Amino acid sequence: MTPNELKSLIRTVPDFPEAGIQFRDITTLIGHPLGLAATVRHLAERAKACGAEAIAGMEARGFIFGAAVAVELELGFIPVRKPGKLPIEIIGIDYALEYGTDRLEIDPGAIQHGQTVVIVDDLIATGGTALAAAQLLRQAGATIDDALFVIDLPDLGGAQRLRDASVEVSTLMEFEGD
Ligand SMILES: O=P(O)(O)OC[C@H]1O[C@H](OP(=O)(O)OP(=O)(O)O)[C@H](O)[C@@H]1O
Ligand SMILES: Nc1ncnc2[nH]cnc12
Repeated sequence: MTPNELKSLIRTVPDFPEAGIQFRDITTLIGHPLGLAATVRHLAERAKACGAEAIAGMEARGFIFGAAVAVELELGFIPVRKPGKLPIEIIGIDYALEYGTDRLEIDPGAIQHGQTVVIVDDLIATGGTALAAAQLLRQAGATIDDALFVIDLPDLGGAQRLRDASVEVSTLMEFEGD
């Protein structure tokens, strides 16, 4: 399936989780028999071209795509977690979302110094989540040059924020007007 065909599998839910947000829901994409596999293949091709030595994905939706890309390329997966989940000494960072604030944490021991880690998530909106993940992974010694997303909401400026932080962004589809 092409990225355009995959785009038609995304469900848009107006006013979720709050008024004014057009929620771009991946449930319908990953529920389609070919949707998840085709999406993962597209992302894996790009991750390979980026020279990925490991894949990092953000909890929760980034785990679905990131872990599958890691399997496809036979690479390790680094979970970037929401707070209070990891049982060891962590490093963490607070960040702002399109709606609200949150925190990400990682096990710094999961990264080898200088390792090329490619970030994978379902969607980039303001870029707050991906930027926080990039900062955290870099703090742990990773080389972060690329981040891959299924969906870009270009009007929210996230991809540009990442590029300003020297992270190249690649996405399979865009939804404009959000
Ligand atoms: O570019 P941003 O403005 O940071 O927004 C994008 C992030 O928001 C969503 O995750 P969410 O925090 O809603 O968590 P979830 O994956 O657990 O649903 C999405 O999966 C991205 O990680
Ligand atoms: N508009 C949106 N749709 C789905 N997930 C999101 N995460 C942040 N903004 C979002």
